Amino acid sequence: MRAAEQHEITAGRQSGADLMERAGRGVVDEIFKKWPKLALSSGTAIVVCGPGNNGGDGLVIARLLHDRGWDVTVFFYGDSGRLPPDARLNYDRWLKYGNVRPFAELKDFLTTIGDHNHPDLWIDAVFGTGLTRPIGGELAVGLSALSNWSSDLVSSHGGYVVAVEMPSGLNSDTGDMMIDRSSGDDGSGWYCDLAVTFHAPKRCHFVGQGPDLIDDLAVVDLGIRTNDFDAVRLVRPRAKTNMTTAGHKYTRGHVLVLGGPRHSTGAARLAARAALRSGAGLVTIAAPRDALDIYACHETEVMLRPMDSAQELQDMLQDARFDCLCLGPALGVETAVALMPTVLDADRYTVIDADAITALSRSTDLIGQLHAKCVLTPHSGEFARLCPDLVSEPKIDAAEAAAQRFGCTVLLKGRDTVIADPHFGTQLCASVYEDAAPWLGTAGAGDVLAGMIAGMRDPAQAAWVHAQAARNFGVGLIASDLPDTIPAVLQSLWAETETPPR
Ligand SMILES: NC(=O)C1=CN([C@@H]2O[C@H](COP(=O)(O)OP(=O)(O)OC[C@H]3O[C@@H](n4cnc5c(N)ncnc54)[C@H](O)[C@@H]3O)[C@@H](O)[C@H]2O)[C@@H](O)CC1
Ligand SMILES: [K+]
Repeated sequence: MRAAEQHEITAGRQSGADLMERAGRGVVDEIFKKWPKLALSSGTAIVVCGPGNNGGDGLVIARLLHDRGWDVTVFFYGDSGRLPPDARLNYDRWLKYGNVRPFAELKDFLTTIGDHNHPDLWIDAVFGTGLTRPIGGELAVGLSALSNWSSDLVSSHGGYVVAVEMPSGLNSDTGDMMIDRSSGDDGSGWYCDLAVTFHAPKRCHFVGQGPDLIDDLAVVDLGIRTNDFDAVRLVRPRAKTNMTTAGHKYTRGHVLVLGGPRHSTGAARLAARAALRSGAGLVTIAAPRDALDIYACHETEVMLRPMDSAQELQDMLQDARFDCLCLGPALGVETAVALMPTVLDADRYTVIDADAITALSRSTDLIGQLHAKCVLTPHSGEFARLCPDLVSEPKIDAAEAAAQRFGCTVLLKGRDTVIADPHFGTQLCASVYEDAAPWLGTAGAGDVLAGMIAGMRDPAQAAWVHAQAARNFGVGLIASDLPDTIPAVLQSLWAETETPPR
């Protein structure tokens, strides 16, 4: 972001002061957009400003609210003599309107606010993207007091907490709160009703503690004409199809799902149905002979093949029309260990999920066989077994490092699913804010996703459609609802972009 701002300033299109003015104005506009009743009369606001440009934004907000007749109290943490130039400019401008109270007075000030003069808004403009070290000392104590008090404000009086960029203390890259625990704060972070960020969302808005601390997110366009500096690339849904009017079922791909034993057939069946619903022309489940009757009872469109050994699988794969393999869901780890050398040797598009990931984590030989057409789809527990040295890394970095290490796509699941492709970069599919779908955390949802990736051959799009299908269904969803919810999502994408299959 700083680079984006510098780019804009260097190109002479906007000064730093212009950008700060737009940022502050954008926050005020977003506040009144979200809570129109606040625009109807003049309220009271506390603006807490820090020692950098985030504080400068706060001072712009204070002035603009004051211009609208609001009663504004500004607290300031830091040394005004060391403010960066644009923040200093706005500090001096604010002094023509009101005074600035030292941050050290904040805690006592909070105790003096009675039930009848509580503020309608408090603005957190202490730290933004420039936080470089954990917050400690009087700052942590003061911010904790403010946080406790503002939660009371929200619950008892209906006021609102607005964070400029992000709640202060949140590391903009990792989404972790940077609080020095020796200050006595538990590090759980400071909540806001609305975070207003600039130009583009930052990673912290989607990963780590960010979505737990931010109730709603707004992005203000600062008129910066570049996307090169976006901190995070969100998956953009698009109407993608492997269907052409000249094609037939084989041109749409034949997915071979490796199915589990008699007592655990459901996971492979979910994956198989999802692959068909997401665009595969044909889907076959290869499974132990003694389990085929169970598969047969449940499946109509999915074909079945007996497969009790790696040799049988190898024979089957002589047929080049099996252009995609999907394995792992309830396969059994030992079976996965036995089959994976053949699977990887086949050099097909291969979705490796669940037990197959656990099998990988037990064998460096198998890891050495991974190739560029593999897609690994671990959840956090499987990832920890696969890459124990990366678990302490921020999620996006960890997925990227694993993708580089294995030379293939790694889709690290969660509310914030990261899709790291060593060649095409990293995308994030975050089910947060208005895109939240917490009911997607249900048994078998991952099996469906594995099948969708096999059907679509595009892990990022599959992740988005998977989440959207869950959103469309709503609460009460179970995994077997998902495959049949996929068509409506795909159809709406085609309708939106007006690109039917050709
Ligand atoms: N870069 C841009 O394009 C724009 C940035 N703007 C604002 O500028 C912000 C970034 O400004 P800055 O880079 O000045 O960063 P911040 O304002 O986030 O904070 C930097 C200051 O905090 C101090 N600091 C860092 N960690 C600390 C700690 N643990 N305890 C005490 N002090 C600490 C630093 O020494 C520095 O003085 C953005 O978040 C945004 O609010 C906006 O004005 C709009 C344009
Ligand atoms: K902030």
